[in-house]
Amino acid sequence: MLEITLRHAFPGFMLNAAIKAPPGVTVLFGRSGAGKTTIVNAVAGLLIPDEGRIASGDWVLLDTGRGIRLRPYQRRLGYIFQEGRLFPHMTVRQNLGYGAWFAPKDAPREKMDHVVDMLGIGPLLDRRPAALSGGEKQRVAIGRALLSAPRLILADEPLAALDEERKAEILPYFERLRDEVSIPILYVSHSATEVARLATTVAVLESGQVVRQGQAAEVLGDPAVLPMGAREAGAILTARVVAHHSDGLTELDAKNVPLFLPHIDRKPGEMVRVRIAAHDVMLSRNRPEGLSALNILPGVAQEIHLGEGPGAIIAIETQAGRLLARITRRSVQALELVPGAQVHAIIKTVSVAPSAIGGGGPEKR
Ligand SMILES: Nc1ncnc2c1ncn2[C@@H]1O[C@H](COP(=O)(O)OP(=O)(O)OP(=O)(O)O)[C@@H](O)[C@H]1O
Repeated sequence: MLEITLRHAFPGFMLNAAIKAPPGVTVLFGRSGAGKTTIVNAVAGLLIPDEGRIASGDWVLLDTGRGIRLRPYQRRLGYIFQEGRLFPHMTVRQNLGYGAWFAPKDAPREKMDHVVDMLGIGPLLDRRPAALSGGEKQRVAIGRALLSAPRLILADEPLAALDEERKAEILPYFERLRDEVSIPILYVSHSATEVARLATTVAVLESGQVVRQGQAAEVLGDPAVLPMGAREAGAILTARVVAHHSDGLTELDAKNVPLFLPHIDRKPGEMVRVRIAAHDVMLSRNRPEGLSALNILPGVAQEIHLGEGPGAIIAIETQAGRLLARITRRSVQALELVPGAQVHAIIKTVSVAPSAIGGGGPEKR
């Protein structure tokens, strides 16, 4: 477990954060100016904080109290930046080899063949970066980071420069990285989809402080946090693919609750994570009859978070997992919703976008 404790003052800004990053992807999530890059820079060794300790067991990168400050090149980190930052004059193969060049000779390392295979970059090995798409460059950058035998991977908004199509192309590779490689990954993001798809752990930052951290499903399902604001709120369900039906629907099993979604490209038996946006969930006190929606989940209302505007976010505990619903305050009153109230959550099948569905993630471990 990587443990990070930092205190650092800039004029008008104070970072005072403690983050625990277990194996998997730990997403640093927060608005612009919350302090994410400052934390990444401190971990990378590009910023020496006023006070701090960054360590994983007996591997200590920084301990200001003991005067330990490893230099950036001593830290054994793999970086994946927004833009791939590949060397333009080198082929893909040479770029990949460059990562391995700096790895200590005795370090346990990923095999080139395995990395090339995992990232699907075999056909690109003899090309130079100018002949790669943005998504391909990013896959090579992931490979180069992995082949440097890092003890930690830092990914600072690695998808931010890509369009939606390219993001969708790269996300599965980050999922594989999370699920197949045992290196902790510290991942900075603004995007709700990325957090929902990738995060094992989420640390939410606000004005230099960690206001909430924990397992992704817990943090994203907490209506008191809503780091993206109420409009972007959504919870994560984990489910197994059961079958693809001839009418274009895929049937999932979420803890013995059937869920129907538009066709998803995963094999029966595979685990998936599904982000259910709060605005796609309606609530009813009685079990609705004669409704076209296929997904009707009985549950119990938990926290009720009233916004400043007309909206409210309700957390509902269902057998399939925790859901969030965004409804009006007026509906909260009309339904007489209070914590403990029995409700039915209605998820409109077609509204779940393919980008909201990702590989199984940490539950598979
Ligand atoms: N070198 C510096 N000198 C003074 N202030 C700084 C410096 N670097 C960052 N800051 C301030 O610290 C705060 C946190 O910045 P930081 O870049 O960590 O935020 P962020 O969460 O990464 O934002 P973004 O998502 O926009 O990249 C901001 O108010 C920023 O202006």
